[in-house]
Amino acid sequence: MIPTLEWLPNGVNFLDQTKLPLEETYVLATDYQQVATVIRDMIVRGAPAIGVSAAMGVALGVSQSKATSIEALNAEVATIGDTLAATRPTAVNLFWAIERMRDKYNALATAGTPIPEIKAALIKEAQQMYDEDIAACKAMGAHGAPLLPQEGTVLTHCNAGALATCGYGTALGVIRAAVERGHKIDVYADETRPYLQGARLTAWELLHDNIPTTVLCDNMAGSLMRQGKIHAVIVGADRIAANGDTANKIGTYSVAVLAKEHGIPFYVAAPLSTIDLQTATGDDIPIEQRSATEVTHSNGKQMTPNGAAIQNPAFDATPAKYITAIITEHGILRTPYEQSIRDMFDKAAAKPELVTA
Ligand SMILES: CSC[C@@H](O)[C@@H](O)C(=O)COP(=O)(O)O
Repeated sequence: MIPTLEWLPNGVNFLDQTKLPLEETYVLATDYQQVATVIRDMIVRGAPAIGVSAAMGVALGVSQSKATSIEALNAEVATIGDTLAATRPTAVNLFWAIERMRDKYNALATAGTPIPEIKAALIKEAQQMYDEDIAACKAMGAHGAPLLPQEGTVLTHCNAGALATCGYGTALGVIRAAVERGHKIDVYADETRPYLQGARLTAWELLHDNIPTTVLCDNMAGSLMRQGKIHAVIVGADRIAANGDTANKIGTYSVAVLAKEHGIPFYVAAPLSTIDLQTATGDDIPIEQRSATEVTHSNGKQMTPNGAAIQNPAFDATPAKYITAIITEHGILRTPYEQSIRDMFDKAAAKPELVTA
């Protein structure tokens, strides 16, 4: 399996996704500030991977603390969490993971646990989140595979694969699971301007697994749909609002509208940690604005005239009405999403075990 990130005795090791597909190199973050930089600079990216990276950042920061009193450690934990939370605003998994680590810390600190034991427990918690993430991806695959065509072409946007998670992937995990179950699937990967997650990352990891992949420019999907060449669409998510509206990489909304116009099913695959019950609708999801140079420059070369105004929102929100189903690790959500989401959280609380095959 592709090693997206890994806890090591001397830090957290990240596959440098800014260098793929041409170079497979690693960046070792040896303190929590470096983990924050790795997330902000998109050396690691993708909602679930960002979440687990932040959890490991908290574990690393606490484990390196020189604090000798719980009061001093409390203050450090707050700073560590705030630093990691300030990296990227849209993927809710980041905030979910930091909160889970803070909750764990607070429970141990309140119970009077000695500091060395707190440190060990936080490292264990982050490693457990890593394992849970892979298990959730596998379970999404098991639930979602039957939705994909037995034979056909599936379009995906951005990278919601092993590289965006701790392994296996959400949307690409469903594709992997379908292929493992004998489906004959060709993948169309939108290039995903401006950061090219589709062209660089999705194509790289699917070809790594021998899954046939064709890279499309972002403006080709409509024409291919009209010709009947796309049979399903599956994407990941950065944050799903309580009503099912879904923020994902910029361009996802256009693909969803096109899919509906052409009668093609449009699926979202995401773990429950991506669903934000505190956010009512897609309009309430904060959308990250990234640097203009991602748009103006390609491989260091300027592509636009000086003076041209630039927009670079990294995500858009797709209204729930365009989404055929949301695939989670606990099962499939369908409209009306507000209700099915609430029911799924109840079901997960009552029966947390995941399907494994
Ligand atoms: C399983 S990852 C789902 C999403 O995080 C993914 O589709 C996406 O939009 C990633 O954006 P990125 O800006 O590369 O972090």
